[in-house]
Amino acid sequence: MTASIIDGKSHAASIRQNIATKVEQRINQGLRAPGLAVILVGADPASQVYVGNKRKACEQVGFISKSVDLDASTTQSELLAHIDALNEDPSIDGILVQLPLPDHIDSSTVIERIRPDKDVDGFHPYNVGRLAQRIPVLRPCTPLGIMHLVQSTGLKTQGMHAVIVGASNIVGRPMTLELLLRGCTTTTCHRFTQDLRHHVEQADLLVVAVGKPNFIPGEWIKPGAIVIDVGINRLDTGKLVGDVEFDKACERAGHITPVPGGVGPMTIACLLQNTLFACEQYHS
Ligand SMILES: Nc1nc(=O)c2c([nH]1)NC[C@@H]1CN(c3ccc(C(=O)N[C@@H](CCC(=O)O)C(=O)O)cc3)C=[N+]21
Repeated sequence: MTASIIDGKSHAASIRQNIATKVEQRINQGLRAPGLAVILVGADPASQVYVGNKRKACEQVGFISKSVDLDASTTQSELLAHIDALNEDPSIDGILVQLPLPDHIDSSTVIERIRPDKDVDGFHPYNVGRLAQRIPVLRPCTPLGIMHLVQSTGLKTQGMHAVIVGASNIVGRPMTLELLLRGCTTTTCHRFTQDLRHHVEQADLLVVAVGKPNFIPGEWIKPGAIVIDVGINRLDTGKLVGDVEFDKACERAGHITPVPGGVGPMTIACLLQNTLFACEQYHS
């Protein structure tokens, strides 16, 4: 068997096209364009690339994109003051603070300062709590993008055994909640999990978000499984690879996401989707 490749890039493009159309309709009705503020503290090269992509995507769909670039030495209270100003700014529907933040800044304090109705990352405890109670509003972008990709396979998720490898606040945990919401039986693996292979071998749907190249050998994949690879690892050769041994996994999986061109572009598309949602539902 050879897996069918889930084309995240083209799914993301069609979501963005949809959003662009809706923005155009708003403008024709005399309404304002949605506004997204992206805050970057420091000059980490990977973060600069991601933030650049987010800002570009915003402009492509007709959003107003506001960039706040702060020096790595910015204090926590200075950052909080920027958030307070954006919270009050009626032209801004979404506020994203690029993570990770420098060590002298406490990210929970920062995330909790963003008004929940502008938290387009879906990281605020209010939004996490809504998702945990099955009444989601703004949902974390990467898991939301993955749910779109899973849906695109046409397979019924109800009753599937989903195994999530990684339990971070931004991917693994909210991913577990999304899959639970869709009727999967979920297993979340993390650094203390014993016999990871045993769990992975049970997965009808496998999501890996660890950040280690080739962390999951292809031979662990259950035949026919849906494999979602969230990892983005740049090798010394410059090549970008995921967390799953892709070529071998393709021989067993039913559906698999590539890296690049899989989950990454969907994360950005869902950020735009959340910003439009905040604009229409909360600020219109
Ligand atoms: N507050 C916050 N929200 C985030 O959503 C957030 C964050 N912080 N910090 C970092 C991670 C990472 N992230 C990515 C988004 C898009 C691609 C993406 O478009 N990837 C392309 C390739 C990009 C490349 O060439 O490096 C792809 O997979 O095809 C990757 C990674 C969002 N994050």
